[in-house]
Amino acid sequence: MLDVRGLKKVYEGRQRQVEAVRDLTFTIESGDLVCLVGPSGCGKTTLLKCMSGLLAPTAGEVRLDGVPVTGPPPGMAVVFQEYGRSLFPWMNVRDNVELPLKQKKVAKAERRRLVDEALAAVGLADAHTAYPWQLSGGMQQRVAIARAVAYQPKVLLMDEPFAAVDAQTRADLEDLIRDLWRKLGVTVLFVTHDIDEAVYLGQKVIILSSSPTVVREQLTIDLPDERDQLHTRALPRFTELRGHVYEQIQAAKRGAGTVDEAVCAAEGADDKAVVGS
Ligand SMILES: Nc1ncnc2c1ncn2[C@@H]1O[C@H](COP(=O)(O)OP(=O)(O)OP(=O)(O)O)[C@@H](O)[C@H]1O
Repeated sequence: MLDVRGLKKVYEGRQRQVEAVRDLTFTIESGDLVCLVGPSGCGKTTLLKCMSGLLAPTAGEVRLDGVPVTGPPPGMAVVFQEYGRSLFPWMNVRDNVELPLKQKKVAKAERRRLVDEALAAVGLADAHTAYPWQLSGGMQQRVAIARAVAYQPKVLLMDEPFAAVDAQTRADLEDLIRDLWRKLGVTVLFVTHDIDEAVYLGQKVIILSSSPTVVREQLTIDLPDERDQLHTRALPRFTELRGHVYEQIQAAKRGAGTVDEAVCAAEGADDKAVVGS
């Protein structure tokens, strides 16, 4: 459904060039919940901006249902890390959530239903008339999630959406995302620097190398579909998976190659493509 092919992004400054993303290729199937992790500064945000059509890649392309993404595509919603800047402070919660639906020209009665449902789903049924600045950080992020959900996207991209909320709220929001994903059947790409969060949330984890970035490994998370904070995180398999991701990220930081790369190098093969299991 979402295809990233040979994506490269070089930021051109007056003084210097930064090659943020070198060569990224991967596919996200319809209905997948995929987490993306990588060392700090490896280009996760850059990748997401390219995928959502907010930034033009230097080379390569992103396709959504076979159609090249050249601007923000209809059917895609993005939740950013900085909830403080993603809500309009002069609009109350209801109006913030409703705005994209007006732009989508959804009829008034249907808008009302979608906003009510989305706010109830994120536990904010009582906060319709509050303004963002009257809410806690976790509540503001819930509003941003409600706005994305009410839009009924086919694809939801999330860029470290819980980085600025406390641990307890974060755990609640993680469960909320899995709940919404299961109920709505939406395709989710979730960027995080938190390894535990990636393993807990994802059906698949894509591990990126250090900048300039390539895909280091695509790991299937073979944990049961029913997950909860207490039991899933206590499973021996959870510990194994998180240990594996941790090792991969440490190796990425050191700039070490994968086992596959070592085999390629030994065989004299092209050392550019790096894909794991
Ligand atoms: N607008 C810009 N102009 C120039 N360089 C940029 C710009 N935005 C990002 N970069 C550089 O591109 C690289 C990747 O940045 P990006 O923010 O995409 O990484 P990230 O993985 O999201 O980082 P973090 O994990 O710290 O949030 C970094 O070296 C960064 O300095």
